[in-house]
Amino acid sequence: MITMKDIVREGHPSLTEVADEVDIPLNESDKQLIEDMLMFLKNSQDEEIAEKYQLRAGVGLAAPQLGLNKRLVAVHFEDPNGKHYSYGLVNPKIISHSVEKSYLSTGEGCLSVDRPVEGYVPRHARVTVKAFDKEGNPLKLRLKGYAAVVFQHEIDHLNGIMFYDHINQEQPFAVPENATPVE
Ligand SMILES: OCN(O)CCCc1ccccc1
Ligand code: NI
Repeated sequence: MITMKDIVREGHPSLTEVADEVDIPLNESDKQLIEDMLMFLKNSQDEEIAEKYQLRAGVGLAAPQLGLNKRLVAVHFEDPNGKHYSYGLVNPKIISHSVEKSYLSTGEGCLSVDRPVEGYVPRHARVTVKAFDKEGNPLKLRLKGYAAVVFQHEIDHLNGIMFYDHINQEQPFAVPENATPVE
């Protein structure tokens, strides 16, 4: 099972590199990897298992966070409106996005960052994501609100971008232009 020791931290090259697309259909090991990533997220959100294995709760995980430069992402969370998202995404791509921006009012964090980094992270308010699932079936997801934030955070990891790269260094809490807060 994946635990915190498998998650690389700031300074590891895979967090600032562009990851490679994976071949579809997935080979058995990439299929197992995406299943293990999803299981990590579920475990990290289970009070007993997280306590037992000292897991930090995560709503998403990207393969580069395991030191693997593959375009694989897992997300597992319920948004504030109670909508459930649980996906293993292969080669996810943002194919369109709103002009309008948004930002998580609490700021963001990252399992690969062992320190709080304050400030608003400007994101596209709405994104359309195309990807494949682990069986090679095409997916097209239209996302807004919290889900849009999470998916952008994860896809950024595939492009070597960390959430704090988006924060306004001069004024971290300056409200981004034309942006609405996501609670
Ligand atoms: O890359 C996953 N990650 O480091 C876990 C935290 C994910 C996350 C946290 C806040 C807002 C969006 C996404
Ligand atoms: Ni992250």
